[in-house]
Amino acid sequence: MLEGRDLSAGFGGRPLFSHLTICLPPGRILGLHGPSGAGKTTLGRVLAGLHRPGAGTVLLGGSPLPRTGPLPVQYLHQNPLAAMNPRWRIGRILSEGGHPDPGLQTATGIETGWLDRFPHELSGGQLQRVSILRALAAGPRHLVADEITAPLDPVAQARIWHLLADIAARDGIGILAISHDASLLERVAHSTVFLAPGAGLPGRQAEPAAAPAGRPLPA
Ligand SMILES: Nc1ncnc2c1ncn2[C@@H]1O[C@H](COP(=O)(O)OP(=O)(O)OP(=O)(O)O)[C@@H](O)[C@H]1O
Repeated sequence: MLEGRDLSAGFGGRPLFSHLTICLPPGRILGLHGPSGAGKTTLGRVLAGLHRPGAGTVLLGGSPLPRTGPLPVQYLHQNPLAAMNPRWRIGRILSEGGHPDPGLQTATGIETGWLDRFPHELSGGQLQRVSILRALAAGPRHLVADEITAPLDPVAQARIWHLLADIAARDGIGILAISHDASLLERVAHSTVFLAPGAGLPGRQAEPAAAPAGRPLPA
């Protein structure tokens, strides 16, 4: 279980949210929804250990996130190109955080022919698969998927979310799916929380409210 307890975070001494508690169970997809600027990305980065909260703690299995070694909570960027060295071929990018299991490479649909290409020579959906496999090679317990299918067409979107649903169910990896698209989260997430602007700040909503459980992915 990944838990953010009593979290406050923001920039330049100005919190975006405060006193926020969120739990991400293993093997489940939790949606995080909210308007632009509410702090969804910031919360996702806090949970991944990439942004230090102003207050509160992030616990994985009851212990603080490790300060060294591969990150057990891997953050997937909306734009995978921004998180890849453009001068490296895909094969080198994939082995950055560990050596991907060949079974996982098959499961993520990554073709051997892609390994010699540079990032700009793959489509957005293909790049996102590479990004997912690279994250899985680090052996994470959780993934934070931040708007990862926003730029993709519906078919590519569905493929990625079927893949992530399989990974969650098979490997027990808990996934935080961040999206401004409530209908997408209804389809892909087991449940969704809403992050209101200024959540927990004086005079604002105390913490995100749980929304009804999401519907299953279409076959
Ligand atoms: N490094 C930074 N320095 C200063 N302000 C920042 C920084 N990163 C984000 N912000 C600001 O924090 C606020 C919340 O940003 P964040 O990306 O977390 O929101 P979001 O809910 O994910 O928004 P969106 O849905 O548009 O991606 C925004 O006003 C943004 O400009």
